[in-house]
Amino acid sequence: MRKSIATVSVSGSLTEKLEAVARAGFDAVEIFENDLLGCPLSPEQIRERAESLGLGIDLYQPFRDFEAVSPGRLADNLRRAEHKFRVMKRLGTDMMLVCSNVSPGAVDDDALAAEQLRLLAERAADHGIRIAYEALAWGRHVDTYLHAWRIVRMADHPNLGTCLDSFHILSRGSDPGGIEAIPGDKIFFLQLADAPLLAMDVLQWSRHYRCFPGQGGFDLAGLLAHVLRTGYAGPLSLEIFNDSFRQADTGRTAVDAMRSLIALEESVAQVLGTGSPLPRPVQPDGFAFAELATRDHKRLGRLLGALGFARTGQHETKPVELWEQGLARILIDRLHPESPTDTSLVAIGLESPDPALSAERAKALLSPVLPRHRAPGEAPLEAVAAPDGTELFFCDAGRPAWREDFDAVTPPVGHIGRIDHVALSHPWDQFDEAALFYRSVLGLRPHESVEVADPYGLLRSRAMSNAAGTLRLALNIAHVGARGLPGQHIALADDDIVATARRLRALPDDVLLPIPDNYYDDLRARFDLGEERHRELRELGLMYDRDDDGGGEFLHLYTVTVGRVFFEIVQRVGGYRGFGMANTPVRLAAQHASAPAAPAPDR
Ligand SMILES: O=C(O)c1ccc(O)c(O)c1
Ligand SMILES: [Mg+2]
Repeated sequence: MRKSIATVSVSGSLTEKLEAVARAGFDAVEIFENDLLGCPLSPEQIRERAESLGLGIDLYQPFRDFEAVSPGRLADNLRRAEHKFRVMKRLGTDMMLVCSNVSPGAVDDDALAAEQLRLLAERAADHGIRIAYEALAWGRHVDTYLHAWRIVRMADHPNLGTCLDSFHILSRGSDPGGIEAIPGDKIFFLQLADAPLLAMDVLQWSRHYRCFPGQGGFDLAGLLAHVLRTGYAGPLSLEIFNDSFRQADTGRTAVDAMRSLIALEESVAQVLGTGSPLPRPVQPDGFAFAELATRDHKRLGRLLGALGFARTGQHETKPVELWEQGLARILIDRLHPESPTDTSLVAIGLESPDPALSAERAKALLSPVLPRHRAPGEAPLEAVAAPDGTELFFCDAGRPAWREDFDAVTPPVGHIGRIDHVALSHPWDQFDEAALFYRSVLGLRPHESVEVADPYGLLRSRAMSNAAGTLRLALNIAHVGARGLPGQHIALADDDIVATARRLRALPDDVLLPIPDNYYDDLRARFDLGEERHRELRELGLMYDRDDDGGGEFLHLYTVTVGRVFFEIVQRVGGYRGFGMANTPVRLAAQHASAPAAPAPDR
C-alpha cells in the first residue's frame, strides 16, 4: 500500500521534513499549509525537491470553514479556493482536503452544505483538482464521518469525495463498521492516527496527543480493514498532531512513523486473513544475560559478589567478565578507568526460539542492525539497537553458544535463579517509539502506562511482557533536570528473599537501599500481614505488594546505585504479575535521600 505522511507529523523545516520522510521510505506527503507558508522555496521548487526525493505530494490541507455559509461568505470562500487551486497546481498536487466548518456562523443545513460543496467541486474540476471532505470531531454541525458522507452523496459530484480520519471516527466512539457502506471510490483519502485513551476535550486531544498507529489505544487495524473492504486503493497517510513529535529528532520520528505503518499492514493482514508481509514475530522466552559497562569493575564485582554471584569467566578476547548465579548472567564490560561513561546497562541478551528469524523481523521493522566485531571462533550473535541505544542480542535458549566464548567454571547455586525483569530508561520524546518497538519487533504485550510521583519529578513507566510472562521489561522515561535518577535496573528473581535479605543485612558494607520507617507504618494499614510478618519485613527492609484480587504476593528490595544502575531482588509468590509499582514513590524518595543531587543522566 502507498504510504504517506502529513508534514505536520514531524519536526523541522519543510525541506528537513521531506528529506527525513523520503529517507524513511515514504512514497508521498500531505503538505500542511503552514509548512508551505513558512518555506522560502516556491511551490515549483518544493515540487522539484519532493520529486527529486521520490516523494509524491498526495494532498494539500487544510481548507477550513468553507461550507454551509451565507451567500456573501460563499463568494469570499470561493475566491480563497481559487487561490489555493493555483498554488496546488504549482505544487503539482490534485487533492485538497476540506474539513468541516467549525465556525459559529455555519448554518445547520445539510442541503446548503451539499450545494456549496458541489459548487466548490465544479470549480476544482476546472483545475483537475478533487476535494476530500472530512468531518472534524469538533465540527460545528458536521462532526461524524457518516454525516460528512451523507453530504458528499447529496452533492453528487465526481470531484467530491470524503476523507476518513481514524482519530475523528474513533475519538467520538463512532462505529467504524459504517465505513463499508461508502463506495471505495468515494473515499478519496485516508488519514491514520492513534491516540492514548484519555478523557478530555476532543480538540485538545487531537491537537496534542495523537500518536502513530500501535502507540495508543485505538483499533486501527479494525478500522483499516473496513476501509480496505470498500475497495479503497489510495494511500495510508499518517496525520499526527503531537507535542513531542513536534520537538523530537525528525529522522527518528520518520522511521518510527514508517515502522508503525509496516506493523499496521501486518495487523490488518491478520484481520483480513491475507498473507503477512513480515517475518512472523518470535517472542523471546527470557533473558540470556544483561551487560553492564563500567570503569569501576571492582565495585560492581563486589556488589554482585555480595548478592551471591561468582565471576565464572573471562571473555577470550575482550575485557568482559561473566558473573553468574543459577541462570542469572551478568556481563561486565570493563571500560578504561578514565572513560567519561558512568556504569550503565549497555546490552541485553534475549533467548529466542529462532534468533535468525528474530533478527530478520527486527530488520524488516527498521531496527538498526549492529555490526559485530567478532574474533575468529566467537559465537555469531544477531544484534539490533533498541530505541534507547541498548544493544539487543538474539541468543539461543538453553546452554548458549555465546557462553563458549568464556573460559567459564560452573556457576554457583544460590537463591537468585534468573533475571526477572530489566528496566530501561528513555528520554521523554522516545517513550511511544519504545513501546511500539517492543510491541512490533519482539511481539511483547504492552501493559498500561503508569505515572509515579517522584519528589523531584514524575516517572512514567510502561511494562511489556511476553505471553508466558517469562520475559518482562519496564520502559521508563528518564528524568530531565538536575535531580533525575537512573531509570535503569536489573531485577533478579529470588526463591527465598527473606534469607537473602537477612544475609545482606548482616554484611559489613551497606549494599541495600534503606526504606523509611513510615513505609512500614503504612504497610500495616494497607495489608493485614500479622505482627510477626510485618516486623520481619520492617527489620529486613523488604517491600511488599499484593495483587488487587489478593492472589499473588510480591516481596522486593533494592541495592545501592552504582553509576546509573542498581539491582532489585524480587520474589513472586502465587503468580503475582506486577512490578510493585505501589512502592515506587517510596523507593524513588529513598534513592534521592541516599544520593542527593545526583547528576542528570546523559541522554
Ligand atoms: O486540527 C485540525 O484543525 C485538523 C486539520 C486537518 C485535519 O485533517 C485534521 O484531522 C484536523
Ligand atoms: Mg485529518
